[in-house]
Amino acid sequence: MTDMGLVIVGAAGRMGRTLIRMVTETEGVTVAGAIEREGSPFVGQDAGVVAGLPALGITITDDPLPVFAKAQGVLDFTTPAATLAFAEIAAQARIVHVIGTTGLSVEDHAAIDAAARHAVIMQSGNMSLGVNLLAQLVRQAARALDADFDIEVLEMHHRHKVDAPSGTALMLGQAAAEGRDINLAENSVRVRDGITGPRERGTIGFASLRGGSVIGDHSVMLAGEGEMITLSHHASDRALFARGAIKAALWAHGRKPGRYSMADVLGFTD
Ligand SMILES: NC(=O)C1=CN([C@@H]2O[C@H](COP(=O)(O)OP(=O)(O)OC[C@H]3O[C@@H](n4cnc5c(N)ncnc54)[C@H](OP(=O)(O)O)[C@@H]3O)[C@@H](O)[C@H]2O)C=CC1
Ligand SMILES: O=C(O)C1=N[C@H](C(=O)O)C[C@H](O)C1
Repeated sequence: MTDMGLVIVGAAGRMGRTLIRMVTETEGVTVAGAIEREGSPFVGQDAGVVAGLPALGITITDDPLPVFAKAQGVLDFTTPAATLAFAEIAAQARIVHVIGTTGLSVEDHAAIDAAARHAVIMQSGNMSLGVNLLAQLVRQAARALDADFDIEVLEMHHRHKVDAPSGTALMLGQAAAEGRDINLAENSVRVRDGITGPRERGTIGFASLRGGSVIGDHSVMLAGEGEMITLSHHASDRALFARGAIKAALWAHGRKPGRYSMADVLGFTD
């Protein structure tokens, strides 16, 4: 069987470079193209060299159309605006779109839902097996414990991260809200500052730390009277996100149009 050709968009970014390295190491997939934004100094450079590998013979370009037309999938860890543009082009080309970009607004999610009527889209705020398992555990714990247990989600990331709370933190908050059978948007406290008053019962709180080179640490605390349960995940290598994205692309190849999650890819049903 021929390899699935994958285009890496945001090829010179932290995740883009990791994806190029991981795709070249993985059986069944090949780098079919590499895209950067118009005006990027990396346009015209070899994707392998930018990723710290020997030359791959794939030149980074800023024109996705002809590259998508010859590929079977796109791995996208860029920005919300870029992801929405790529969703349209991937749908036109009828190729799988794996979206790892975070910081997506409610409107961005609606646009992705619309694209998924015609395209196969896999979107997740975190592609790692560990975090997706953690989300299952958080859902179960939140279901088992009533609102006497306060739920707080804490995340820490490197100093370059531009969105908060992280996509993973929101995913874990969503899992907790589902366990509690409440609407996350109506019950979350995303920022605390000044005289905030006592904690409102039943809410889900978020706290974001930024610093250094931390790849991604997440904890969900369920704090009751005199006891606390903490469920945590620590990422020590971006390759785990890349492995998840490649697995998702292979899983999605040939499926009917729709929006899928990493839980679908991993076979987690609850
Ligand atoms: N779901 C998951 O498992 C994970 C998600 N992420 C998310 O992935 C995203 C990227 O993270 P990271 O790699 O650290 O960020 P980087 O800033 O290192 O990489 C993003 C890359 O995308 C490029 N880019 C921006 N706009 C365009 C465009 N229109 N066309 C092509 N390329 C473009 C940027 O170029 P330039 O710098 O020149 O603007 C940059 O090279 C973030 O949203 C992050 O939260 C990260 C890790 C795991
Ligand atoms: O920006 C990052 O680096 C990461 N972003 C994702 C998020 O927002 O949760 C996933 C991972 O934690 C790394």
